[in-house]
Amino acid sequence: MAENAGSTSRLRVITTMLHLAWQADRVAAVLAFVLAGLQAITQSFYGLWLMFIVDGIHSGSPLRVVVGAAGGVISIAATVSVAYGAQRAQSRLRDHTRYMMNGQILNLVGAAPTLELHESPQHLNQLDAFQREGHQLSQVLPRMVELCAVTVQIITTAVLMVRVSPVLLALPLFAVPSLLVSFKTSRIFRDSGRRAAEPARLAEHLVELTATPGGAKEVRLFRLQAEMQSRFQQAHHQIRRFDGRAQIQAAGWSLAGRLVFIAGYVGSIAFVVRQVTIGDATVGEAALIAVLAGQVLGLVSGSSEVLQLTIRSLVAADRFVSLQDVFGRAAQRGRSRAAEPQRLSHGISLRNVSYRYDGAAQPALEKIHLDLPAGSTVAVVGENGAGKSTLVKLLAGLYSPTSGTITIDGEDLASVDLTRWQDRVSAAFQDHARFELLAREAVALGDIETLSDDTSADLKVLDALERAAATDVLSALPRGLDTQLGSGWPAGVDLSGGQWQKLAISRAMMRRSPALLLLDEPSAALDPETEYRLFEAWSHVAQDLRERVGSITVLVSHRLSTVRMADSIIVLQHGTIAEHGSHEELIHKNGLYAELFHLQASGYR
Ligand SMILES: Nc1ncnc2c1ncn2[C@@H]1O[C@H](COP(=O)(O)OP(=O)(O)OP(=O)(O)O)[C@@H](O)[C@H]1O
Repeated sequence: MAENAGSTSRLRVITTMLHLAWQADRVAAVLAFVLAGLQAITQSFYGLWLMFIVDGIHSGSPLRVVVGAAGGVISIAATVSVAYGAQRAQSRLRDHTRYMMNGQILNLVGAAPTLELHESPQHLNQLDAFQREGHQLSQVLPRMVELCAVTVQIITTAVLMVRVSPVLLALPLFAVPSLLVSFKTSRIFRDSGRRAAEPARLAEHLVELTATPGGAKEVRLFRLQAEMQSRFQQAHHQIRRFDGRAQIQAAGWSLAGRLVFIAGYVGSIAFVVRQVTIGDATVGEAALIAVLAGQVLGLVSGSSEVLQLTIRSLVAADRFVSLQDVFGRAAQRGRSRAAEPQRLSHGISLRNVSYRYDGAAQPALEKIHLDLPAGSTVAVVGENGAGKSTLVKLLAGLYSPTSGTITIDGEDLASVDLTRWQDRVSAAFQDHARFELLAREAVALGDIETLSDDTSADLKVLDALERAAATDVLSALPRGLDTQLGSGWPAGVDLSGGQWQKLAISRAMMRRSPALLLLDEPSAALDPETEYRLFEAWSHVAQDLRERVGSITVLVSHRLSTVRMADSIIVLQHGTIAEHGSHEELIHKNGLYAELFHLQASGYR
């Protein structure tokens, strides 16, 4: 079920990011690295030109002075112009790769055929951290470019230092502890980020509850403002505590690393001064070393900083690559297997099917043994939490059974191409999506190909509205099918809960030949009369579908007056089938269904 979104090898993360940069914008990728490298080289040459000038003055050679001055001017001019180009290339590369990464995640998350990853707290945290670390992620490539520039500068500086004395090469060794500390501190920040992911998600959820219309109603009515505020503060306090602790630990380690370098720096300056006094180095070389040693100091603090930031951004990139892996594997699971049957001849069978949610103590469904014959209409009833929606999602291939098998005309659903099976399923859910698009689009999404067909789209949408007994929604829309839905958009209109639900049912009616139609309490917000009209309208089409493709309709409803129209009724209780039969059979049996039916009937008297 839940797979581990663990860490990937750093080398793979780096190569993935470089590949992504190449795909996103080749020109900017090449320019960013080349220009940053050039900038590093031109900067390192400042000391060399100074050496020419000082030695020229000291030895009375105007030519050396002129060469030094000209070189210095050219170096500065080149640094400034190259820096501008490098910055532009980096920001273009950053934007393009960021869009590409978001697009890839959207694609992968949407392509996973089951919902298990979406509901696993571990992966929710990973997805959430991916969103929150947007800034870090956008910095991955600029950091890598910067690191590359720092490396070039270190090499150039080392070459110039060797020119004076190889002993000076020991100076960068004193920087090693500083660099090692970078790895340690990045680990500290990564761990703290992981610990903070859950309270951060809670804090965002609380803000969303208070700010969105759905939650805001209850927050006001039940006077929950103070409670929300206090829980938000607690979550934030926790995040700050994790972060504060990480900052203090990281600062301690960094300070220790820098003290070691400062000792080496003081030592090398003393060494060069001694070389000049004994005549083993020129005054110009002393000036060169003074500049280079200063640069090394900047380079070391800079490079450890850059390394830390690079590692931090690579942690975000690691999450991206792990998510890519996990969702990619999930998407793959649904593909390249047996094709789903085009026409149902026998139907769907469940054998010993159990399903337990990740981390749940009890299974939501246990040992379900059931046959849904082709062409039948099956109603599922039962108290809240009995397992009705879980059964519906198993049939749609949105969950895979924890044990047992589901077969479609004898073919195990586990070996059927899930995405293609889902192409043959249509569904309307109680917790349906509210697509804030044009009304036409909100319905046509039920059969996405309709949207690309300008000539027949409206006819198909109107037909779906008709079959969903939802044409009255259209008459309430000021621009008909061209009305923008959602009051948050210019000229957008909001709909009532029942009207949104009717559009969701219309969406489910867009597919003309579904093998399986799932209606999971789609009419909970509708009045009984509308619900009755909906099923009456559907039963006309069902007859035709039954003959053409052997479609099965599964209806979950608490309204037993509607349910009685089904060919058979399944009564679920605590995740098992308590009763199964036609309305008449179940009434005759005088069990749980009969009791519920009489109870509801007396309520309407
Ligand atoms: N995502 C989930 N994670 C963990 N447990 C879940 C999840 N969804 C449902 N459950 C649990 O599984 C059991 C069955 O839930 P299900 O939604 O299938 O019931 P239902 O019969 O459709 O209920 P209702 O009539 O309230 O819609 C319940 O005990 C519920 O708490």
